Amino acid sequence: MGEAVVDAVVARGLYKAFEGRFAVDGMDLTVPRGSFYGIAGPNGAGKTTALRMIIGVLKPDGGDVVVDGVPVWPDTRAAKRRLGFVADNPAMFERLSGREMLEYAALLHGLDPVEADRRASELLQVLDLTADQGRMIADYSLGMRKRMGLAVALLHSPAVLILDEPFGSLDPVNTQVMEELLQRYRARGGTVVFSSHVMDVVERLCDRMVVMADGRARVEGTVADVRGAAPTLQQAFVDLVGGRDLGEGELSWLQSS
Ligand SMILES: Nc1ncnc2c1ncn2[C@@H]1O[C@H](COP(=O)(O)OP(=O)(O)OP(=O)(O)O)[C@@H](O)[C@H]1O
Repeated sequence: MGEAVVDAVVARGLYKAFEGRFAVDGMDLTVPRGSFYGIAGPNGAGKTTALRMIIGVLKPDGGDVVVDGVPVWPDTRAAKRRLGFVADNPAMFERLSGREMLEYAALLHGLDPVEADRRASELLQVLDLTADQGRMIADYSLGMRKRMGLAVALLHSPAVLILDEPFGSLDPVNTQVMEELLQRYRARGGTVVFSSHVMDVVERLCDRMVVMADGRARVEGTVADVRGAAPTLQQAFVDLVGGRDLGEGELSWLQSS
């Protein structure tokens, strides 16, 4: 009998309320190992809140999360070793240089210093940060911080990589670098889960996806399943979550002179 395949992420009945309102309201999610998985949803749908519970930094009010076969809650340490995370606006030690940030992350993960140094150099090179490795992170642009965040997240070679809006502040060249790096990581057996508003990126990269709205998974499946009969994924998304008309009379003063 073959070994059972463990899903990369399984969330069941996740709940989180802030000030009496559910941000995540009974979310189920299954991310197959080795997949590229997209989480789409309008502003305020609960994507970031769900991701923060999955990575073990925000305690759910209810439900379970298992990452790479390891329960995330209540003891988050073992699961955290298996995952890497890049936040929307990655928080880092501002007064460290990029290189020092990677050295610090390597220490936290208990990596062998020689191996960590080799990995850091490769990551800085691939992410086009070698020339800036000596500058303080406080002086990095948002796009540089995103790339630095990815370097930190990949340093310990996690089984699952989770990214919140990874393409939001990247220029086209760095978007391509990021996509290629993620593809390479996936080709070597890694699993990528990311949230995005950018439907053409989701369409191009993802095997499977979920559309969240009001804290719940509205539709889940392959990108083709979610697109359904709509001409584009963008249109399917708008149809699913409900588009908004601007109204004929609104903003009539704009450029009216
Ligand atoms: N710490 C918090 N305190 C109070 N309310 C919060 C907190 N974090 C999130 N929320 C609320 O929870 C809901 C979901 O927010 P969340 O950031 O998870 O959405 P999102 O799908 O990531 O949105 P976006 O696409 O705009 O980043 C929103 O109504 C938000 O105001």
